[in-house]
Amino acid sequence: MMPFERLRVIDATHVLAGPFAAYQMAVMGADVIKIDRPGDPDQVRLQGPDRELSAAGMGTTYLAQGANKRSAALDLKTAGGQEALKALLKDADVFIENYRPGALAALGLGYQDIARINPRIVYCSVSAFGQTGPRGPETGYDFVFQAVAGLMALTGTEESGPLRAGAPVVDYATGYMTAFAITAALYHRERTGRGQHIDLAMFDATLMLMSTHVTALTAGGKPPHPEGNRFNVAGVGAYDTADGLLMLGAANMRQQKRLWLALGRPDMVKTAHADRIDAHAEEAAVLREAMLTRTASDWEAFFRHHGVPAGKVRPMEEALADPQLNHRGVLQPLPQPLGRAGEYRVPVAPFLMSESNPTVRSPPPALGQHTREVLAEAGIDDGRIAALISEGAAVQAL
Ligand SMILES: CC(C)(COP(=O)(O)OP(=O)(O)OC[C@H]1O[C@@H](n2cnc3c(N)ncnc32)[C@H](O)[C@@H]1OP(=O)(O)O)[C@@H](O)C(=O)NCCC(=O)NCCSC(=O)C(=O)O
Repeated sequence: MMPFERLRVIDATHVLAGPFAAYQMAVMGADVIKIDRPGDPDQVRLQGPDRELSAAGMGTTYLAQGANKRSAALDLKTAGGQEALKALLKDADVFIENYRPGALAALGLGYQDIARINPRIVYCSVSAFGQTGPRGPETGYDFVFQAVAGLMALTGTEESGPLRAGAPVVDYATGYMTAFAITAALYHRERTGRGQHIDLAMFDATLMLMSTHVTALTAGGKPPHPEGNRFNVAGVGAYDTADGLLMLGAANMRQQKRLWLALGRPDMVKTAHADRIDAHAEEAAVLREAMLTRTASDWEAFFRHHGVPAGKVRPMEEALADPQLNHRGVLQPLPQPLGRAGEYRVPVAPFLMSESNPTVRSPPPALGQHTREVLAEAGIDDGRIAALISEGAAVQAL
């Protein structure tokens, strides 16, 4: 049995963070129904390098987080769409939304409205800065939070100036935090019988990702600055080798001792961390010269043998070919969309579970693929479903 089996999640989220939270619940067995907006698809359905997929609403960005879900297309601006959503929420366990604070309440679909018809529901609102407060009304994306929370100011070098992380780390981390908050609320409901409202802010999520830098400032008085690939000790950092960059990770005192002994330089071993900081320039000069004498792969093998963490700086193609990924099955196959031959692979979850391993079971649905099916399951009779479709409140894909 999967952990979230028979748990019904109504996922009225769009873009990345909210849908990724619902995806994580779906790979753990939840029955997730994505509420799509007829005529104005979730922007990620249109995103990615493959134009044919994007034009069909199956863009590669959507393919990363759409598996195991069903899609019901409802126009929530209509009375019929609101009626249909309420019918779905009446018996649901979880509702997730990430629209501008107040947008759903204005349609009679806020927490108070829904708690009246289903007091056991866990209603989770993901927003930019929170539901209330001076910045509550604002909207935002990953890159905006990387900017305003100070994450960009940590990334890059003094020369490059602030840089955005190459992947939308705030979105995906927010997705995980959201799934955790929902899981905690479900556990609370198990014990009390009561649902609740979760108010999760992406600005706050970004600060969670920088916790060590926050305490470096608030407890240590050290304002962060862009660090690039350079750390405060030379045994940690990126070095050129004979054929590319190597990230060396002799972070603790035991590892720095192994590093210098392996390189035949017992004279460089330090006994106090502070001495390593003071000797940064001298140690870095020795390492720069030494690292040029072998290839990055040779160094990986060498340091593995000597118990020092190190890894070649690789492009994604090389990372995905790593046999370790196959061994663990973190990327699972799904059929190519639009009837294309073959399969693509999608990241599922970073953990294996001995009783209930996360899995993808069904491919990402087309917009409105399951509208009739899920409305019927919610107890709406065929005649009413037909009326909702004919008035445009609901759309069933062909
Ligand atoms: C993502 C957004 C910036 C998108 O902003 P906007 O395009 O301006 O949309 P808004 O949320 O402001 O408003 C959405 C409007 O759509 C309406 N709405 C929503 N769903 C429906 C359906 N199904 N039918 C009809 N209408 C609908 C809703 O009532 C609002 O109406 P009106 O009230 O009439 O306007 C924002 O939603 C936001 O800040 N969300 C919270 C933070 C977040 O999740 N950010 C994205 C993470 S992903 C990311 O960062 C990344 O990819 O990078």
